[in-house]
Amino acid sequence: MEAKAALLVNLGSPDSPTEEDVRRYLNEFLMDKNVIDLPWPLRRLIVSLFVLPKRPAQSAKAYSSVWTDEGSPLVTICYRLLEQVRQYTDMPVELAMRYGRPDMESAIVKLAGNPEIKELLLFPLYPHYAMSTVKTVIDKAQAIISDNQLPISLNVHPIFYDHDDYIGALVNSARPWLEKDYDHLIFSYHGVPERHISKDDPTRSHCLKSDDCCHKPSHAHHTCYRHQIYRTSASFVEKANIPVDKYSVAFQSKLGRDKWLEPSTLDTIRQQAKQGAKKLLVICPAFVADCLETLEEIGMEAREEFIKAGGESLELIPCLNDNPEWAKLLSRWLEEPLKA
Ligand SMILES: C=CC1=C(C)c2cc3[nH]c(cc4nc(cc5[nH]c(cc1n2)c(C)c5CCC(=O)O)C(CCC(=O)O)=C4C)c(C)c3C=C
Ligand SMILES: [Fe+2]
Ligand SMILES: [Fe+2]
Repeated sequence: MEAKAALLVNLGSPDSPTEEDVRRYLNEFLMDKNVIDLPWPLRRLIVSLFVLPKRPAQSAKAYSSVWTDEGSPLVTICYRLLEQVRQYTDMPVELAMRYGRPDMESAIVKLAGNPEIKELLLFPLYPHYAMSTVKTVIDKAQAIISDNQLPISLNVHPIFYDHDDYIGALVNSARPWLEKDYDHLIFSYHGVPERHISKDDPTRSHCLKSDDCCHKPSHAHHTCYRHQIYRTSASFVEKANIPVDKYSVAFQSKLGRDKWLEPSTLDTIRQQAKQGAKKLLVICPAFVADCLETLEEIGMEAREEFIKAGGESLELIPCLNDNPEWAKLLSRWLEEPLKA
């Protein structure tokens, strides 16, 4: 039998929370054509004129507020997950980040350096498809294999936003928070520009063409981030027995002037406070590991907004991180990948 290796990939963080390192990281990230999907000269202009002058200082401050002695929470947690996964499988498994370090090229070249390895299973650590997450990881892996003329085939693990075992692990890990007294649960997903969803619509005539498109059957849902996040939320509340009026779905982290998916998490939080909610829970299933966007944007910034708007407490439900049920599930999927 031909031997297989696996590579887990997440988004990545700057090397440190200094303005200089954050600038380098933001430049690499935002110059990716799958993230800011404009022709190179326009992308270069926007990143140089509108992002790099001010954002690195703001983001460095935010990163400093969550940075630990071990480094970036996202990278540290992913390493802990990798250690757990390795306990459950004999396959060679490595971790890489799409931007920054540990980098994808070193990891893929290392795995392919073992002459027994004929197949690389790429596992993007995202439950949902987006061009700015899954597609860019696949594009990068293909380019690395081709540029280095590596003698391995590439297999990509499918997304798993609605898989019963994933939803089960998510509900079980959230249970200690769900068992407490709370008024409302917000599912806060990283947003994307609406244009990204329309661009990826294989039918060219379904996504965002009507308000309820995500609830009508369509082949387009394979690449529709909004459909997939609705499915994750619906499956979660069904399993956790949460009534429809006790939860909302919202989108965070908007950047720039384009139209992004709505409603925004901050608007939803303010609205909840206005309607009298005192105790809010927020869960962020677009992320499998806690990171800047959960710990700072929700755990600090959104919490402050909720209290300012009259709320009493906002609790962030941790991501799956290195939860043993999740680590076991992941190692099972590495050995027996789901069918697309
Ligand atoms: C056009 C901009 C962006 C798109 C589209 C986008 C999509 C997207 N991102 C994640 C996951 C993460 N994003 C993180 C940070 C982050 N994201 C953007 C911009 C876009 N993301 C920026 C500029 C940043 C950096 C921080 C900042 O300056 O605000 C992170 C956290 C990284 C960390 O180090 O902790 C994650 C994770 C998803 C899942 C997604 C689309 C679905
Ligand atoms: Fe992002
Ligand atoms: Fe849709």
